[in-house]
Amino acid sequence: MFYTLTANPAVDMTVSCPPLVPNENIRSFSASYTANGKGLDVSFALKKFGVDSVALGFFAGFTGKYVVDETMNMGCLCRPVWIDGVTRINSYFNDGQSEHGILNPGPAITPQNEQELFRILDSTGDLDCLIVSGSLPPKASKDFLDKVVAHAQDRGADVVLDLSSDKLKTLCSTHPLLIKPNHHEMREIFGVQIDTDDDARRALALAHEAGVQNVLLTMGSRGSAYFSNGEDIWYAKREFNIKLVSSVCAGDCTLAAFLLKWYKDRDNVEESLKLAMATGANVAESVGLGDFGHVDEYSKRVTVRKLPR
Ligand SMILES: O=P(O)(O)OC[C@@]1(O)O[C@H](CO)[C@@H](O)[C@@H]1O
Repeated sequence: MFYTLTANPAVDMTVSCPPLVPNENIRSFSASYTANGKGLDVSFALKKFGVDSVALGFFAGFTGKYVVDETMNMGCLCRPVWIDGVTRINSYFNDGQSEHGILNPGPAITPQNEQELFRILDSTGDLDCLIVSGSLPPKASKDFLDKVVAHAQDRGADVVLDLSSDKLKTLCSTHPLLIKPNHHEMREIFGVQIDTDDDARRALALAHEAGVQNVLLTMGSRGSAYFSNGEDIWYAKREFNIKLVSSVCAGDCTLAAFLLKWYKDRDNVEESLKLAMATGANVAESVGLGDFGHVDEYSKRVTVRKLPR
């Protein structure tokens, strides 16, 4: 069973509006409020593909209750740790030209909250793979993520990391099964600006040297991605344009779709990348996750090539 951990979930408020004007109020065209957070998005996307997972995380207040209720309404399993405060609301604005995001810090966690999460991890009987995604809440212990990884690995589980923090670099030495940085994160962590295949080769090699088994490197709005298993590197590109509505959950759903195929069949990189790119593209065409209605069609319009060794 896949488990996802979202230490800092959110209600996403996605607003479509005219251009922002300094010192003036503007009226938006529409706003929607969705239960989100990076690991939760992975659970939701897996569910849309018919695969169950268990969503773990820290939740608080009326927004936390909303996120947990929505998670269960979607048919996802959820084992929340309830904490004090209010789960954050993140705001995303699309003014027709640009996307703007304001991400809040979220409610603080305590050492007791962390212990409760570790107890949940230790009591899982069916944990095959833990996907740890997103930022950490305020006051998280410095070694919180090290401990999360250790608890999962003690149970014999694989660990997948999609972390925005620089902690990713130190966690590479725990030999995670897969990491999913985007090109900005890769530059921040390994110091390589990725514009060419050779840049990607250098960055991916550094990740493997640091201890990572596999890397899915997404290139954001360029509509491409690299995957490396330490021996070979594949490059995937979507050969179609999309009408961007909100790119916010696209990366999480790209990861979910990739794992869905690749986790059980590690030789099937090409098809896994096609499904991943198609899913990410389709998600960016709607608010939240959308209905995945074009995923099959888009999969046929993604090209994948293996880079020469
Ligand atoms: O602050 P984090 O945890 O890095 O990111 C949070 C977040 O931006 O990630 C999701 C999209 O990936 C959104 O649903 C959510 O608001």
